[in-house]
Amino acid sequence: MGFSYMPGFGNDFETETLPGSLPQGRNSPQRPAYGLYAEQLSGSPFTAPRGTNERSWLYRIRPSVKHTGRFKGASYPMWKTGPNIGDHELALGQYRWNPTPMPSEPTDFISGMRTFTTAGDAVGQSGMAAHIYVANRSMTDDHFFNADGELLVVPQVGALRFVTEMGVIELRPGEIAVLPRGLVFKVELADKEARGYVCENYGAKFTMPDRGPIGANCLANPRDFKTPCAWFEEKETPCRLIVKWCGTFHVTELGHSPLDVVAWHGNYAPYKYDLATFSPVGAILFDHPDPSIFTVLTAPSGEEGTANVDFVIFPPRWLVAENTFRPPWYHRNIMSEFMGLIHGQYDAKEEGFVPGGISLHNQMLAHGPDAPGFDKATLADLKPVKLDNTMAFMFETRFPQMLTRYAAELGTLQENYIDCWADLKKRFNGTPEGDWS
Ligand SMILES: O=C(O)Cc1cc(O)ccc1O
Ligand SMILES: [Fe+2]
Repeated sequence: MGFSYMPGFGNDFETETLPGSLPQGRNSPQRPAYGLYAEQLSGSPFTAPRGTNERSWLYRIRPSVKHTGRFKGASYPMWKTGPNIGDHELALGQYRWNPTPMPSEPTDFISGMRTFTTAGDAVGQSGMAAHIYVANRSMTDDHFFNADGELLVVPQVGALRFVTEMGVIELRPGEIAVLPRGLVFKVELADKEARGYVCENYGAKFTMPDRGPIGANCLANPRDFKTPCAWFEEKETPCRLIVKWCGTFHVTELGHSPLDVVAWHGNYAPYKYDLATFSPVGAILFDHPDPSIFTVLTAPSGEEGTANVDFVIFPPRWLVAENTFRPPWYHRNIMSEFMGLIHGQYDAKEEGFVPGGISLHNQMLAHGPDAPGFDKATLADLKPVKLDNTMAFMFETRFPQMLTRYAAELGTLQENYIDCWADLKKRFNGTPEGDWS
């Protein structure tokens, strides 16, 4: 079954599954149609300025407060939250991991969440965590919401179905989804197993970056963001709701499905985006621009130009720059860079950085192309070249990223990663020509 979506970023959407189920001209009628309960879901303080004020009105079979059980503690020990004191190793070093193995035991999207880094402080509502999820089971009667932040999901293996209280998002590798803080959902697998990356953003919501002199088009275009139309189920059997709250997990029981929103309107909603619709803009004569030109979404920190976290992609594109070292330059960055590869090869590291893998170049730690990449780029015939069949991405945050003990001790950690720079030769020989042999 195909699900429907509404185009646009941050629009004031409205959607109903039954004719007349969405009140018109008011939010809270005395007796909503179909005997529904009206409920507001606030994503910003009531008084936030108009540009960042986000809320939706949900018309549902039962209000969310009706759960039969009290909250009890639940345990998801692999999902960590910043500041992850006492668990992390010093995150000093350039790190790279091979793909996280698929689990053999039954694992759903929530129990399959493995935290690699945390940055900042969830309670202070700044910073982020970077996770890998691995899963081989759909959630059926379990549902989840995260009070600690929104979740940006980047599938790498396997299609997923996010059945949320505001509608259904089908997601495959090459697309991303954003699930707002507090949204109730469950995840079904469309394939046997699934793996991907998650950025848990503790701070202000992701938004589209300003384009500045680029103008009104290109990069991500608002119409390519898709928000699901309302969808509900009337399931009167026991269900559970799992909650992540200040880094702790809780569970309560319900006698019915919480996915019972018959109609909704508002601008606080989940969405998906197909990375293939990103129109890259780059250097068309010389030099390698900063990767900020490939920002799909940015979560501001309150300090202008300094993101809590940027979501940046490295999509297929033409390289045309003349007399230019075309791959990324060597650099040291105040922001910290968590990178993943969805498919293909990344031009700065053709070997070793594999789909499903991770690299971590933390605040101020030097990195750049490996020795073979440097040699290839310095000797290349600089005709126009299409970088094709590739999709890497970066979660780039203003905060240092602390490794979890899990990530530090994982067997997939490449012990020899820094050796990829060992063969960078001294080219300086006192002559203006240098030694490029
Ligand atoms: O380190 C990386 O590979 C990511 C990156 C890419 C780029 O083109 C410029 C800077 C940068 O950090
Ligand atoms: Fe970098």
